[in-house]
Amino acid sequence: MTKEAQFDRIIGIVTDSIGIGEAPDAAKFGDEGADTYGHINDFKGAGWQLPNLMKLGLGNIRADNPMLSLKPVAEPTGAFGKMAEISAGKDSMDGHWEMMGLPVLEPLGFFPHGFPQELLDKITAFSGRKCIVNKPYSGTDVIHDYGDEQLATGDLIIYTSGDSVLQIAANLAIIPLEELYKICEYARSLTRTAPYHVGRVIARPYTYIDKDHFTRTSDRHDYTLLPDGPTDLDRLQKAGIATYGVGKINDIFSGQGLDDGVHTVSNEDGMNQTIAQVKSDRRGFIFTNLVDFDAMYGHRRNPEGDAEALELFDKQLGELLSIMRPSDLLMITSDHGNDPTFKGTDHTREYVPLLAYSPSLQGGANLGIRSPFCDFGATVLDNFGVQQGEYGKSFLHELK
Ligand SMILES: O=P(O)(O)O[C@H]1O[C@H](CO)[C@@H](O)[C@H]1O
Ligand SMILES: [Mn+2]
Ligand SMILES: [Mn+2]
Repeated sequence: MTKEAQFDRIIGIVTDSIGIGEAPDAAKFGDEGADTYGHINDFKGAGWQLPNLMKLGLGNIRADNPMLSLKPVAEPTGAFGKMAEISAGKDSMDGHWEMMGLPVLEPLGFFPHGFPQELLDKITAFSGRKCIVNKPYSGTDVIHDYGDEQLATGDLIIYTSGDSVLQIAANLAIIPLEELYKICEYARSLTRTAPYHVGRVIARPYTYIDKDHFTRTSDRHDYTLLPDGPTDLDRLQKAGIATYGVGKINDIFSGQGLDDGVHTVSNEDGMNQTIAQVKSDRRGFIFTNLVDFDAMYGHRRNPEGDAEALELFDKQLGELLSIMRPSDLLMITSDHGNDPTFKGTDHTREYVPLLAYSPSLQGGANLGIRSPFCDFGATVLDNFGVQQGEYGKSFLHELK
């Protein structure tokens, strides 16, 4: 370390998929008009409030194009702004890696018509199981439509989406979790490089009664690529700053650059785990991903569910704010949009919100529009006096 850290601890929270309006390049993705926060607010109507987020300055981010009732406040206690992504894709890996200084500039492999038969044949030879479906699908619809067939045949349900993902859904009574993980690891080993270069292989276990009664379990596992260069997590780790991942963070970075962490079963659990860390003596960087917004509501196009999840997050945020010390900095952002009122079931290319708060700051700094997302990680590095990589500009000195 080259200087004394301004904050002992930085807590970074990613509200997975909660965007704040179409990004400048939304048209390239067919996502003009997407607005996760704004449209959830429209759906809930004029009385809807998220008191703790609003106090920090959530509404102030959109002072130029105010949301229905998530309005700017006169004296926000946090710094506020929004960020635009430069990565070629709009998936979680793109968003998180870019936040940590490594934009994914080469588009990853994308299979809108399904994966080549050759790949499926290898998976079948390895697993002894036939592969069915093999096209873009909603992960709950695919179980509804093919769960009975899997129950009868033991075939593997393979599907993809608008992202660079190969997902394998498995009824746990037919394909035990260990077997599913092994098959996914094998699929991962086949798809790291061209011609596949798939961003993520995702194990999707579920329990099944019938096509209208099934539950996807929290044993979901994401197998990403190894970051192809150092991320800010590696830079922190190398400098001796502790790094801790909560929720999906460890999966997203394949564990690289993370000292330690914890898997979670829900957003609520993720916030409780974060709060427990903040109550402890831990120092360094705590990095939390809250995935329910995305997996349970955004892709399901369920604005009511998303709204309730935001209300719960806001409530738990209140608890977190109340226990933070003057030497803590909290930064809240998202990795991409997933407007639950938009067409289709995919992520949406949006700005992501940026809020920063510490009890030792006066608040009210307008951080404006930041791009790329790398400014987030650059700020963490700057705080701990760690030299940054090629991308990103710290906003540490803009906090007041
Ligand atoms: O529809 P489900 O299975 O939730 O899958 C979604 O989750 C993936 C990862 O976010 C996305 O690419 C999309 O396919
Ligand atoms: Mn995501
Ligand atoms: Mn998603």
